[in-house]
Amino acid sequence: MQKLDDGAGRAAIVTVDLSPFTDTSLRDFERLEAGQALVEACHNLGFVKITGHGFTKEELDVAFAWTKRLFDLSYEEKMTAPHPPGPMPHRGYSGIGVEKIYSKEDMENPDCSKDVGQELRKIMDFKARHPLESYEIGSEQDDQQQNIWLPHEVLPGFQDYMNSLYERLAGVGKMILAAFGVGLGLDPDATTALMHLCSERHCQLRLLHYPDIEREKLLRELVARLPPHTDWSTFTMLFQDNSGGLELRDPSTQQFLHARPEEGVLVLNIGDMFQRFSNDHFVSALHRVAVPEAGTVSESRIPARYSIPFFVSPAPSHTVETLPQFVAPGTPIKYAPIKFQDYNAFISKYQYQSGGL
Ligand SMILES: O=C(O)CCC(=O)C(=O)O
Ligand SMILES: [Fe+2]
Repeated sequence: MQKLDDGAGRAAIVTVDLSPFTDTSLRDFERLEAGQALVEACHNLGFVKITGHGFTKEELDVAFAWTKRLFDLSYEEKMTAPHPPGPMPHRGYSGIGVEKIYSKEDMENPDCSKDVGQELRKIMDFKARHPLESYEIGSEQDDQQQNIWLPHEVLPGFQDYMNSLYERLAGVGKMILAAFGVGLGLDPDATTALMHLCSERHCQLRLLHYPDIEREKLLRELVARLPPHTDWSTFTMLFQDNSGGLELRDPSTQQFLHARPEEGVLVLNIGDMFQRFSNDHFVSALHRVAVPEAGTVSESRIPARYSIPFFVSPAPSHTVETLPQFVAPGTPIKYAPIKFQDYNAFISKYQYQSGGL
C-alpha cells in the first residue's frame, strides 16, 4: 500500500495492490494484508485505486481502442443500437444532445426535490443536453434485460469482444468482493451474504465518451462533464484514459480529490448497496467528472475523454440487508432491508440527473 499526494496538499487517494488475490504463488498473510488495506482505504474515503487486478496494460489498450472505435462511428451507425426510452432495459447507445452547462450551484447542490413530474422533466432535459455519450452492456445471461447490439456489419467483432470484457470484469468484481471479505475477517455465513452483492449476471458495463470541449465553452462557465452523484450498485470499478477529471469527495473534509490517471490503475468507488450492507462502514462515494478551470487551459480545445466503468451489483431480486457484524449498541442499524430492484425503481427516476447505473 502506498500513499499518493494529489499535488495540492490535499489528502491522498490510497493505492492497494491486490495481486495476492490474482497471483496464486502468494500466501494467506499477504492476502490478509492486502484485504485489510482495501477495507481500511474504503472505510476512510469510500474509494481507492487498485493495482494487481489482473488486467495488463495491453489488455486495457485494447478495451479503450474498441471503445474509441465505437464512438468514432457516425451517429446514424451508433443509433442502430439505440437505448430505448425509459430506464429499462438499460442497454445500448445513448447519444449526445445539445450541451447542458452546469453552473457551480448545480455542482454543489444537486437538486433532488420531491416533485416527481418536475424531476422527470428535468431528467429528460438532462438526457437531451448532457455532453457525453454512452453504451450500456449487461451479461448475455441476464434474465431481466437483454443486450442491444449494433448489427454485426456495423462494427464486426464488437459484440464478442464486449462480452469477453464483461466476463473478465465480472470475475475481477468477484475477486475484489472476496478481498473485502478477507479484509473484514468475515465468517463463512457472512462471506456468503457478502458475495451476494455481486451477481455475475446482473452487473453492468458502461462505455463513456466525453467529447472534446472548446475553450470558449469553458469560459462560458461549463464546470462539469458529469455532475456529482453516487452509484447505487455495490461498488464501481473504473478504468479511465489519461485525460483526467474524475474527482471523488473525501467525506471527512468534503473536498473533492482528483483521481489522477495512472497507467493500469483501476479506481474503485463504494456504491449505495455496500453502504447499506455495511451500515455506513463504507460510505457511497460522491463523485463527478470535472473540467479544468478555463484560466488554466491554453489550448483552444480540451481533449475528449473516455472511461469504462463497471458496476458490480446484486441480482435485482436480492434483498440487501445490513450485516449484523456492522451493528452494535453505539452503531444502531440505519437501513431497512431492500430489494435491489425496488431500490433501482425508486432511484431510477433520477437516473439521468444522477448519472448512476
Ligand atoms: O467517467 C467517469 O470517470 C465517471 C463515470 C461515472 O461516474 C458513472 O458512469 O457513474
Ligand atoms: Fe458514477
